[in-house]
Amino acid sequence: MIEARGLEKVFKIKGKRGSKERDSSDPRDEGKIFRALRGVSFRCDKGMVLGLVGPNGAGKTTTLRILSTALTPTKGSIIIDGEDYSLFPNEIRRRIGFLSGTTGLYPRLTAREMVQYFGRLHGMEGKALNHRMDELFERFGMQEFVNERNDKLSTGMKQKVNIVRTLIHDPSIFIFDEPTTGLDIMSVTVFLDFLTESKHQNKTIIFSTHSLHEVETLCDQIVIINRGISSFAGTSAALKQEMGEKTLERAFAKQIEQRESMEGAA
Ligand SMILES: Nc1ncnc2c1ncn2[C@@H]1O[C@H](COP(=O)(O)OP(=O)(O)OP(=O)(O)O)[C@@H](O)[C@H]1O
Repeated sequence: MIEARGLEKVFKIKGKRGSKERDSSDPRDEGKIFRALRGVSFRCDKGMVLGLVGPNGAGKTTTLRILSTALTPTKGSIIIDGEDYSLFPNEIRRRIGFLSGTTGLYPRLTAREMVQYFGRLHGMEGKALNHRMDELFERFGMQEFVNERNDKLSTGMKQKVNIVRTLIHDPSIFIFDEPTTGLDIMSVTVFLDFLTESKHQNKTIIFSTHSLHEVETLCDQIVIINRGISSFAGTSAALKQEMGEKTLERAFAKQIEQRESMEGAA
């Protein structure tokens, strides 16, 4: 079980030389800080798939980076299996598989060497590591290119290497930032089937996506993040019912609009 309680994240805005300089007309900018998260709470139990959805820049990646321990929240906490994860971060890192949208692959390593490297970082060796790699390479249809250098791979191939790198140590908690980006239709199906199977193996799965199809077919829970706030947590059926809409697309759009007009009025 993983629970986010009242997460807030404030970024310091860098000056001209920084890459993240912002437009000062942005209503969320407060002087030299930017409040990327202003209250994000949700809970994902074992054997559950939770989908994080929301507009661009809403705070999904920031939330996932906090869950994965890559970022420290300014306020709030993460509870894993009843304990605050800041008390045992190394143990938590072993339990988590984090797929970041920005992780690069070492260009001169082959896909196989790259995955092997991460397996070793997790203390895996010899036959057990080779067996696990071969199992995952076969599962994701990667045999034809595992001995190619990473800089020769297509976007989708690189994404598969990243996915496998994340899963090599058989984590119990999956935290995936837009995992299907760049994957072809067949590979998306393979990946979603893999997540369904993992869910039945009692894994805890949280992923961000812009695909409401993925949400509807796979997720037990949706969390909508908008302007740094979790504005809905529940099933897709509950969201449709609450919004009085038949399709998830319309229910999602209506929820976002309603929240934005409430914020505008406040
Ligand atoms: N290191 C940082 N410094 C300053 N601002 C940041 C930093 N990282 C993220 N932000 C800002 O925080 C906000 C939330 O970003 P985040 O990447 O979490 O959004 P997102 O919901 O994942 O968006 P998308 O769907 O486009 O990937 C954005 O306005 C972004 O510019």
